[in-house]
Amino acid sequence: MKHNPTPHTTGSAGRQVSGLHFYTETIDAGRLSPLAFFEAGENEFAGRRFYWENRDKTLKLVGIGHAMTLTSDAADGRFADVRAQWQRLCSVLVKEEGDLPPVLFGGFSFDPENHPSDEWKGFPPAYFAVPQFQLAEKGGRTFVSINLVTEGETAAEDFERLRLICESMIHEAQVMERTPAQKPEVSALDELARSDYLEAVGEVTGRIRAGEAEKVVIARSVQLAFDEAATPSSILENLSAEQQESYLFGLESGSKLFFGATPERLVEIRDGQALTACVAGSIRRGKTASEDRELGEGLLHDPKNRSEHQYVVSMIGDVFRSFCEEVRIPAGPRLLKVRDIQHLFTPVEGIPNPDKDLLDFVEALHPTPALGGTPREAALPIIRESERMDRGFYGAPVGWMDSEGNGEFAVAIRSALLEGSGARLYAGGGIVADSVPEEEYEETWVKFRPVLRALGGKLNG
Ligand SMILES: C=C(O[C@H]1C=CC=C(C(=O)O)[C@@H]1O)C(=O)O
Ligand SMILES: [Mg+2]
Repeated sequence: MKHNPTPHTTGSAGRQVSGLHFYTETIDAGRLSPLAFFEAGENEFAGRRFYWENRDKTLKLVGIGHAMTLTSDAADGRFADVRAQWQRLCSVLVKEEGDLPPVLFGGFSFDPENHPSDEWKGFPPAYFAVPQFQLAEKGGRTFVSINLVTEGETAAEDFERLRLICESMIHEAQVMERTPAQKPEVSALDELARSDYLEAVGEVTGRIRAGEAEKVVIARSVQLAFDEAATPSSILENLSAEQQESYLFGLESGSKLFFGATPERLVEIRDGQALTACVAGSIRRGKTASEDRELGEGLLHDPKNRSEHQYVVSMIGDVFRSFCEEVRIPAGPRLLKVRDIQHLFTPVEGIPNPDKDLLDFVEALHPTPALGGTPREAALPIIRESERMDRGFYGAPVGWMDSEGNGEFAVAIRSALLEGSGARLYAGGGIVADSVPEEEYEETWVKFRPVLRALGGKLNG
């Protein structure tokens, strides 16, 4: 709905209300490729873009530019910080009939107390933004909104300027000749601290057998070098084509793109429903349909993987039983098969208590035992001592929420941090008493596959 916002100079009581204003305006952009729109933002807005596909591909979101950036460096209060900043913005939102609710997109780091490197510079403990231009593709239709946050009194002129930029990006997205997404030429793959990882898994298994914890997720990273710089829109295009059953996310900051294809929902709040998923316990896909079926059946009946999975169901079930009414949890897991891997999977649903919002669920759930361990307070220190890497945003919540309380966060696994002509890939696995280091190592290779393939890497087997 096109409107010429005139800044509110008098509040309902007729008193002067100056300060922060938040306007949104939705344009019907007809049919538009979200990835083409993302690419159209390359020149002006590289480093300030976001890309999202939900798991069943009923929603794609693109954020171009930052109307406002919301960050927090607080180790403990980061979730409350983001909520307070977002609520303050939404309290001054001007949205008219026909305008879509503006979104806030971004993510959290896995562990603000474990930041041993500057690998993740530009990704603070909480990193969110209101997109200046927001594309949403849902129900087969594409909408583009312009969001404007301003303290000034020039909203009308600002909007005029933004409309022209938006119009040219829509035009470019519709008419540009898009070359088929090229994959980078990989010149090297470096397994960082491979022996340290194997040693750590052995050590942690011993500490679990000694009763220090019941489960601890240990991860590792590998570094890819390319002949030349890779372009974010091409990588996301590859991933979108190759990973049809996973969430897709891409979050830029400065010269970095954090991206991935994850099967793991953390939590969605949609029309008064809270939905999450327990995803833990893994095995590779078979080379034939019958081998695939055998491997899946074996996973469903494997004691080690079932125990790995049950820790996640217990914890998430506890959170949902205390945050929701009418909690629904199936009696046992089923298989979740995505392109490169199959998991034990238990969906959990409930009706949120009125005093619980999306960030309450994110804060309570993160990290689930699928990425941290059980008990959490024992597992996190063991991860800090044992992992030779900086998880940054790997394994943490990434997603979006809108001004009406709806939104969705996924767990940022099957992911990588791309910068120029290099990328760092992250993968881990749940370690329990009867874990075997070599088997966990092989499992991480299966988990590297989605991003390794999208980055042009060689896949073993
Ligand atoms: C820690 C990862 O996967 C988690 C999610 C699904 C299955 C898992 C597993 O079987 O170990 C992990 O808990 C990762 O992909 O890096
Ligand atoms: Mg596992």
